Amino acid sequence: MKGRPNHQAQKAHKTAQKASHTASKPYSRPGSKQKEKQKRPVADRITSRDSAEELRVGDRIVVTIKRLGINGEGVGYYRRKAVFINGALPGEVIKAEVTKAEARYIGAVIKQIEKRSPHRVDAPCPVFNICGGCQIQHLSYEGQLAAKEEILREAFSRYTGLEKIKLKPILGMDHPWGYRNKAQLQLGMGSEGLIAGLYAADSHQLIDIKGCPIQHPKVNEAVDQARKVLQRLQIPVYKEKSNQGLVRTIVVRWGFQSEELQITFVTSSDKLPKQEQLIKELRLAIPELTSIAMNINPKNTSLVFGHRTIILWGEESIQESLGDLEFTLSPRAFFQLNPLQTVKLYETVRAAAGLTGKETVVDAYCGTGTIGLWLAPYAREVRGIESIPEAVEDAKANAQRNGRSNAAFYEGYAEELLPRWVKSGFSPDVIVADPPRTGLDPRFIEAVLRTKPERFVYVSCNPSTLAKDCKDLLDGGYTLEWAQPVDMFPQTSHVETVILMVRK
Ligand SMILES: C[S@@+](CC[C@H](N)C(=O)[O-])C[C@H]1O[C@@H](n2cnc3c(N)ncnc32)[C@H](O)[C@@H]1O
Repeated sequence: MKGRPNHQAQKAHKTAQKASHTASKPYSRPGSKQKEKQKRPVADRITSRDSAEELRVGDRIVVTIKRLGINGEGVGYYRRKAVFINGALPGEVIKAEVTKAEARYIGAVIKQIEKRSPHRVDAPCPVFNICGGCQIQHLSYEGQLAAKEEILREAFSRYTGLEKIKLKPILGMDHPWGYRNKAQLQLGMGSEGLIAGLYAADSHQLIDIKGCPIQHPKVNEAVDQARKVLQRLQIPVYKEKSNQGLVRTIVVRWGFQSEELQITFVTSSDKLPKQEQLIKELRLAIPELTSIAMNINPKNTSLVFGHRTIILWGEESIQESLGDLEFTLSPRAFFQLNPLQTVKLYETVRAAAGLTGKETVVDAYCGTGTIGLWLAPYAREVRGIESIPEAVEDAKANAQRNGRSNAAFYEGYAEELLPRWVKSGFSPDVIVADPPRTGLDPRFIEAVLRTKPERFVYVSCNPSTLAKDCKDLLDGGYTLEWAQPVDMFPQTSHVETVILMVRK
C-alpha cells in the first residue's frame, strides 16, 4: 500500500464492530432513560432541529449511507449536508452521534445500525478495529468491489464535472487475502517485549501486528522470527521521545516467484551491535533469507528510509518476476505490493497505450522500470524517469537483464526532466504516468500539454488526485476514453485505476 491509512477510518472499526453487535436491539445506554435525559438532554433524543447548521456535537441523527468515501468511511446526507460515519456501509441506516458539526460537513459515530447491509461481514483480523491497515474488512469482497467503482464515479463527477464516464468493471482477485509482498513495521517495546507493528489511530500506541491476513504468510513468518532474534540479542530499539536506541523499522519483502526474502532494518546509526550473531541467527531462523540490509535514517522524520543503505549479508537485491520479465529489487526501490494484480494492471496499461512498435513512450515515475519494460517490446523507444537513484539503477539493470535495449532510465524529478526534454524538442507519442498519491505536479501537466502526446495513460492509486489532474488534461485538449479500476489492495479502501486520455 502506498502511505498509511487515515486515522479517522481506523476509529471506524471499533465503533462499527460494537454497533454491529447491538444492531438488532433498540438503542439503549446504561442507567435509566430519565437519568440519562437529565445528564445529557440533547444527546439522548433524535434531533428535531430544522437545519443541519444548527446541529451540535452530541446530537443524534439518523442517516442513510449512500456510498463509501475515499478513506472507507460511510457517507450519507443530513438535510443535504454530507455526513461522514466511520465503519458505516452503503445502504445502511445508522443512528449516529454527531462528533463534528462543521459548516460544510458533519462527522458522526455509529450508535446503532438500524438497517444492516447484507454485505456486512465479521472482519477476520483480530486487530482490525485498532490497526487501521485495512479499512473495509467488514464489507464482503463483492461489496468492496462495488464500493470502489462508486468511489471512482463520485471522484470523476466531483472534480471533472463529467456525469458519465466509461468505467470498465473493476478487476478483482479470486482470493483477496495474503496478497502483499512487503511489510514495513515500526519497532517498540510492549508489556510482553519487542513489538513490530503499526500505530493505533491518533496515538503513539504501537499495535502488535502478528499474522496479518493480507500479508503473504512468508512475510508474517519472517517478521515474527526477526522480532524474536532482535529481542533475544537485546538489540536496542529506537525511542522517538528520547532519540535513543537503534532499530526503528523492519521491512520484509518476499519475491512471490523467486521465493527470495529481503530484510531491511532501518536504524538511527550505523553502529549495529552483535552484527555477526544477528546475521547468523536470522539465517538460521529464516531459511528463505537472501539479503539482509541496514538503512540508516538518523533524522527525526516521518520518512521511513534514510539515504544510506548497507548490505549486511547476502545479495544487494532480491529477484522477482512478472509475466516473462525478471526484476531486481534493492531495499528502497518501489515495487507494486500485489504482484498477482500487477500483471492485470500492466496489461491494462499496454491496452491503453495502443502501441504498434513505432512509438516513443515516456514511463514517468517509473520506479524500477516495470511499466516501461512491460511496454518496451511493443514500442520503438521507452524513456523512464524516476527520482530514487537506486530504483533507477535497478531499472537499468532490469532493462539489461531482460534484453530491453530500447529502454533507458533517467534519474530526476518528472516535473523537471520532462519539461527539459520537451524544451529540447523531444516529442513522445505516448506518456504513461504513475505518480505517488499526491498526483501530478502542475509543471509535469504543463509539459504534457505542451508536447501533446497522442495518448496519455495515467495510473493512479488516488481517485481524487487522478480526477483533479484529469480535469486539467480535459481542459488542455484531451478526452477521457475510459477508466479501468484494478483492485490492488483488497480489504482496504484504496483503489488503483488506469485511465486513457486521447488528444482531441
Ligand atoms: C506509484 S510508484 C510507481 C512505480 C512504477 N511505475 C511501478 O509500477 O512499480 C511512484 C514512483 O514515483 C517515484 N517518484 C516520486 N516522486 C517523483 C517525482 N517527482 N519524479 C519522479 N519520480 C518520482 C517514486 O520513487 C516511485 O518509485
